[in-house]
Amino acid sequence: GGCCDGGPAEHSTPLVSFLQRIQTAALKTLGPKSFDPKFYVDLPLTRDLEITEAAFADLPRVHGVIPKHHLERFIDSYFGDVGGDLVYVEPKEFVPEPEGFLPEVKNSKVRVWALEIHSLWKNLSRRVSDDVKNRPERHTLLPLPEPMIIPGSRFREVYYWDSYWIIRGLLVSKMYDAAKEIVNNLAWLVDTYGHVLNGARAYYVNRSQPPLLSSMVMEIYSRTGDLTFVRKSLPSLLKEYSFWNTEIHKVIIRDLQGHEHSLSRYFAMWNTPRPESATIDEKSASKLPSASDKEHFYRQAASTAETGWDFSSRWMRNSSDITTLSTTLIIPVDLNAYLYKAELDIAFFAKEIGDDQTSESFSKASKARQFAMRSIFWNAEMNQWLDYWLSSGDCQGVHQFEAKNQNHNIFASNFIPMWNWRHVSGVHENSSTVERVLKSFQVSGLIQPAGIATSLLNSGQQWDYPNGWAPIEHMIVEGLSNSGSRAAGKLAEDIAVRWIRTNFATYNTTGAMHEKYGVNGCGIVGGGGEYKPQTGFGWSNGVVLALLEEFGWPVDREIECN
Ligand SMILES: OC[C@H]1O[C@H](O[C@H]2O[C@H](CO)[C@@H](O)[C@H](O)[C@H]2O)[C@H](O)[C@@H](O)[C@@H]1O
Repeated sequence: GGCCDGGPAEHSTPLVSFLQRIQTAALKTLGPKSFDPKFYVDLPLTRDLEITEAAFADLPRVHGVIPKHHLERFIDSYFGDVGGDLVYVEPKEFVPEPEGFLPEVKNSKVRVWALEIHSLWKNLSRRVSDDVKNRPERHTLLPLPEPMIIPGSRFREVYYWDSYWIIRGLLVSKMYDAAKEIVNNLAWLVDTYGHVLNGARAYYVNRSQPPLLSSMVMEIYSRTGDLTFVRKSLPSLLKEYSFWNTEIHKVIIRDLQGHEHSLSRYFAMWNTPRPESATIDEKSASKLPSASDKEHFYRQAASTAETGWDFSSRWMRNSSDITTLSTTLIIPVDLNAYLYKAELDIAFFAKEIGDDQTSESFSKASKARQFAMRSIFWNAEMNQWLDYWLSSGDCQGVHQFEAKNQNHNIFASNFIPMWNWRHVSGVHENSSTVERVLKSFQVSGLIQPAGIATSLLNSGQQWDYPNGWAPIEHMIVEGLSNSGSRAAGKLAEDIAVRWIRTNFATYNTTGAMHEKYGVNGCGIVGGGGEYKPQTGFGWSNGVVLALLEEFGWPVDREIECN
């Protein structure tokens, strides 16, 4: 409980609610073994909702359970194929070997593999079908205007933060239009809903994901110099910025010197089960005594999905009890590092297009956020930035900082502010801070044989030890490598090499790129969490290409695990 239970909640759509009822019924019929609840909320209708609902109501039930063949026949006759509302589209700029592709990758095995990863953009390229545009009420898929690249497998639609690393890879592949199209789709979501959704589905309207839209625009601009694209994207960036810095997302904390700081948190506009995982959330909530406890848990589950780190001991009071998720009480280091970068990016873009007033106000905001992060997150004994937990019961008004409310557990997110060194290196951080953070990172325990672990605790959740995730590897490696410290640069390359090797090894044994890896050894894929590990995979492909571009691969460097 606590006063954070309140807050806005979006309404579900009639289609999502109905598909959720089918999901519940299907679990009863099929049982939990290899059951994926998301499948049901992705089903596209082939007839009107009322007709389909009537047919569903008419299905026979034995002790409340629909017999398997009746359920299967119903799904076959009233729905299209899952994923059928996204149609394959040939990416128009794709060529098997782009001119000037990864010139520093000299080792032939690695080069062949990199070209295979490059060719995976073809598998992951989609546009929404005409039926989605003509009859949006029959689809949970949203009618995005332009082609897109999806993560893969059960993630059939565009995801917000995945798109940043997909774009990084597309830029290596010289597919500039494909990268811009993704941003245009996300900007369309901002214009339509006021924020970038977690993913392009009606059931993701209630939340966003780590805000990296300005970073996408920045990468594209720095490669293409396309100022028209920047000018067109800026209004969406400004609108998104206000989503993250007002109302429920904004928290004021007074530090020990009496300065008041404004920081941001994740907070989903939802207090019922996540539709794509409703059967799972309902089961978790079943042991909770009251309706308000359940509502509280549902809001925390959706808010955690908004963090991108779903799920992790990072958000839990008790790492073995998912109902202790407390995400809306946590002021996260990484979210604020992304927003700090967004402020710098927007200040830069505004200046480029001659809007000095906006530029100045955002550069002021970035300084304020930097001061806030130093005051609230920085821990001078640990030499890391720590998440700050609001003490429960005082969710309104100004919070008084207390040192004991920093979370002292070690997570990879404690080092995400290093990513910004790339953009402000030498300006805001002095070299002694760099050296101290570097030391603390080196002894953190996070650096493992095959990359950076998400945390030190094996909770069974997917955003914990021993899993390593491409986005985290990439941001930390980029931060280290641009810190100006030689030692940090060497460490960055060392981590990149281990990560690339494990991606290569598992690609050879499984024939696929994976959404996450087990970094406790070379050649291990990731596990844990609430769904079957997925392949494809957008951000992993993007990060391998980006790291190969940055570090190259000499002829005589082994690619095999050693
Ligand atoms: O269906 C469960 C959850 O799946 C998504 O989260 C995971 O996959 C995303 C796509 O690769 C990724 O962005 C996220 O970091 C992963 O944890 C989805 O984003 C969640 O909202 C959803 O509940």
